[in-house]
Amino acid sequence: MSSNTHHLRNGTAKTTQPRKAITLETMNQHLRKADYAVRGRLAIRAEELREKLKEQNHNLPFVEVVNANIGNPQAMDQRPITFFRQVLALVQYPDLLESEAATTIFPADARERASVLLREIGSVGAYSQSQGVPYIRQSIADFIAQRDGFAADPNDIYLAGGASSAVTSLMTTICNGPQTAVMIPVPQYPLYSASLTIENATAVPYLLDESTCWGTDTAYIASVIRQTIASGVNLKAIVVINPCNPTGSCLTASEIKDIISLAAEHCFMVIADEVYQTNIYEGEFFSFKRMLRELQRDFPGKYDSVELASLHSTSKGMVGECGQRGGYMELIGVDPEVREELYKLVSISLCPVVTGQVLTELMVNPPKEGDESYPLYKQEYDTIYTRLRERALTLFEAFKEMEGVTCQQPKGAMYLFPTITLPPNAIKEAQRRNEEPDEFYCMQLLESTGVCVVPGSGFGQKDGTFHFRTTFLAPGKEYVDRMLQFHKEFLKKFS
Ligand SMILES: Cc1ncc(COP(=O)(O)O)c(C=O)c1O
Repeated sequence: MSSNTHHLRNGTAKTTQPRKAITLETMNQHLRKADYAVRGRLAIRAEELREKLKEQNHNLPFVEVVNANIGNPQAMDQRPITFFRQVLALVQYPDLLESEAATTIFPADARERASVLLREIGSVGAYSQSQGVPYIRQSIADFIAQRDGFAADPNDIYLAGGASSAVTSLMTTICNGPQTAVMIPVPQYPLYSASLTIENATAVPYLLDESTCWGTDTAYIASVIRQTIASGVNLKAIVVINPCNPTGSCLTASEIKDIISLAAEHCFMVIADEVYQTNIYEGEFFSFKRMLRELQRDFPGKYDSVELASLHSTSKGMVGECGQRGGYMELIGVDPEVREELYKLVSISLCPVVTGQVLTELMVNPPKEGDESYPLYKQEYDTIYTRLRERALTLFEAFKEMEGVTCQQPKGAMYLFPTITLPPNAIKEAQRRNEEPDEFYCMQLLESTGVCVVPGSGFGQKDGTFHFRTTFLAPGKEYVDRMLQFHKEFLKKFS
């Protein structure tokens, strides 16, 4: 940071505070108000502790920091899927395709895929169409049609630099000041509350029901809708995260159809965040698109006007390529003039990262049975899936042993969201420190064990209840044992 130096008449120089055009007071106040707990105070402290561990005499009671605060699989021990990286390597460096080495290093189907993609894209160093490469949009439409059993249109697909970027584009398009209301689940992934705050729109919470494995209660949601409309704001959309971050729950087909019916009745858009659609450990994933098409088929005319945005990403599932920023949004039933405006918005940033688009193509069109790369792909995919499932259960079993902790059976996504009953003395101590009680618990956990989780208050929770969210991506059980030991000591100290 440079400072202003004023030269006085006597030749000496006086340094004053630097003058800044943009200050905390003059900057966008909506951005200042936005919260994003996943990378909040705890995550910052975790980074400080990681730095401290590098010191020889660090005096910390642990030897590693475990980032269980963020669903970032390759920051743990998850390796990328080989076929995906082979194709990415070839599209990044097409000269390799011509080299003799390529035939020994890369299987024929990886070379073939890279050639097809390069033919369709040109260079990954060139801007693509703003909505995404047409060939890749067609691949995504084929995938959706196969998944749902209903046709999909490549013109409805918008590739994006991760689902986050699709969500922010959507919110910018939907929101028209504080009168715009969007219903968001509580608990929720804070991308939604943060982007609504930045847009100066109104987030209307609807509580998920912990007693039914964090399900949606249709009668209750209908009552929130009625109250919202009666309050005079314009209810424009509902966000549904399925499988859910942070709760790990999955919606049933009938829960999804009920939500779509409410959207049809009261005329608001459904934003279906389905980035965890392959992270299903119990039961089945039902897409909103499929449920909508079934309703349209079974009740002709009644659901024709429903507006749906559904999101998918290369960051989650067994792909776990968070850093590559791939994903897409499918828009159904949206007014063509609004779509033109949305198109203008995405074209202002030119196009999503083209290698992220390539990865999205690979995610939706992986090697098939009979292809040279299929056996390795299948083995890698299944290993990641089985490991995630085992880790989820290990953590779940550990939470069952912890006094005052209850946790719903993990069904999907990458997280557990247990309730913690905190002793009154711990709550008093948190209040004395001006911290939320669950934030206090999580900070003590981090300082004692190096395990970084996110307090439930960062996602929203029913008043008077306390939770924390942890991923189950970290390897081993040693960190789980540290959590168990900490919990016992914490209860003893504050009981
Ligand atoms: C529910 C949910 N939606 C969207 C995202 C953002 O994903 P992406 O990396 O695709 O932007 C996340 C990331 O954790 C998430 O949990």
